[in-house]
Amino acid sequence: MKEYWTMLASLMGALAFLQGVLHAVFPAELRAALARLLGRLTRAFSPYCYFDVTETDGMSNNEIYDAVQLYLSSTAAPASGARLSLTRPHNATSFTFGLAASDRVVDAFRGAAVTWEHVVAPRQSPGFSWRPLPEEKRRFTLRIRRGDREKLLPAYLDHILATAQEIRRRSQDRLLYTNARGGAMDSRGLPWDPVPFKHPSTFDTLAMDPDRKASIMADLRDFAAGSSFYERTGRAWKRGYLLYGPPGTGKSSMIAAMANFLGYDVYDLELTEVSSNAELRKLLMKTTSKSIIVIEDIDCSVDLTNRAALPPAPKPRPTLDGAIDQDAGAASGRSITLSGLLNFTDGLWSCCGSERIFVFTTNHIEKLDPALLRSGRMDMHVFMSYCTFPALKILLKNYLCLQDDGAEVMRGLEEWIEAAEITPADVSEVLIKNRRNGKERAMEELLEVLKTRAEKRRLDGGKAAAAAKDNDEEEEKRALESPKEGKGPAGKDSCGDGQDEETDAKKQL
Ligand SMILES: Nc1ncnc2c1ncn2[C@@H]1O[C@H](COP(=O)(O)OP(=O)(O)OP(=O)(O)O)[C@@H](O)[C@H]1O
Ligand SMILES: [Mg+2]
Repeated sequence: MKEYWTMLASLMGALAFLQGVLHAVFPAELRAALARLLGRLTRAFSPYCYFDVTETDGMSNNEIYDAVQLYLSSTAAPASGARLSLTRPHNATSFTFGLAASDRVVDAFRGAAVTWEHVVAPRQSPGFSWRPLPEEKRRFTLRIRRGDREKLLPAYLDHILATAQEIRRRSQDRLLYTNARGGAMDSRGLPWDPVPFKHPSTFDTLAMDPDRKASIMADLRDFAAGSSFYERTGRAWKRGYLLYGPPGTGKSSMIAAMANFLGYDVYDLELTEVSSNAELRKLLMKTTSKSIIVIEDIDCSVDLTNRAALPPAPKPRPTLDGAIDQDAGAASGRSITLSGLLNFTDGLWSCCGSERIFVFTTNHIEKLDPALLRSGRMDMHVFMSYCTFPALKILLKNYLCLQDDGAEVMRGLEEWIEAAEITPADVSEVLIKNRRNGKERAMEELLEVLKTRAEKRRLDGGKAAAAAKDNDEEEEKRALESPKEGKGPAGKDSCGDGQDEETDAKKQL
């Protein structure tokens, strides 16, 4: 060991001496040329190849440099002892880490290891420039094995650019778009108005059965990571959710939680502001990928007439720019139709972007046309129910920071919660009202509310049952008097596309 250190010390001494001699004997230009030659020789016999990604590309910033910086800050593992710089871009919500000067990180792609080095050198002679140049020249140098070159390039660079774009998107604020301007466009020709979307609802705060919640989260996760799955199976990369249930059960909160979970923007489509199917299509075309397109209260937004019941559509007429206006009927005073809406979610136009989730909400699923519900349009039907005991526990944890305390009252709440048929919104209201009175008081108050509601329901149920019995007897009597006036099977007309049956592919939650 001692010999090793002695040898290393003599070698360093020799190098310092050689450097001194070089410095004394050769002029600076010659030294630089020698260094370049030495560098070229080393590279010629090296098993690696090197790629420089400079910060500026002539006059403009090099987009790849920024992307590499962002990518390395989040994915690659810094070599031990590497120094990271910490930044937060303007308007961003998260911090990013960057490689400091002359440090290295190791990354892997398709089983091959690569090394990145951040090289910062002082700019020698700035020369003339129209814009101020930074005093330092920065670049990333990528080192990969020669044998891996075919495998890595350009796929690795594509991967870096895509990842950087994703990081950028995630670090920006979410946006909520509305089409409240009717069909009018803004100065950039966009029909959507964006506002920052800062809804605090998350899957953690959402009160619902934990198993159903986990299953929705898994479905969303699979969807977001499903690029290759959708490509392989030839399906458009989109998914439909129908959230249904009584008011105040968390349908809108669920949409916000989905957007926060996936980091998607939300397009809140106000159907009553849309005057024709063509306009609906235009709105769809102006949505971006990675977004959730929401139509709330779909049953009462517009009168979605059944396709079979509509008069025959007028012949499509070519417009001046050669496009075909297939909605001449809609333009002539009639607003959007069910078929227009179905095309919006399912037709060819719905695929002119990717990675989009359609969410419809309704308080009355029974009022919807079966065509709207079939698989491929609304893949997941999620019933947002009255507050269950597991959901109640989430609310108590959120509002009262309650864990397992108050066992006695808890048992009471568990006993009465189902019978009370109370919405999470109403439970939240009771808890908010009592939040300054202490946990025990709030829970006792809630128990009282549950008991009162359950009792009222019992009494109302008794009255309703008696009324229904009278009604049935009346009907029976009428049917006996006129036996030919029989009714067909219950339910609405189907739209006649033969696909109204819910298939196994659709999940019912
Ligand atoms: N499942 C839930 N978990 C947590 N909070 C909820 C839940 N449901 C309702 N709330 C609370 O009640 C408020 C109203 O809920 P939300 O607007 O999500 O209900 P909704 O089902 O969309 O009602 P509507 O059918 O009237 O649109 C929310 O702001 C939230 O505070
Ligand atoms: Mg709502």
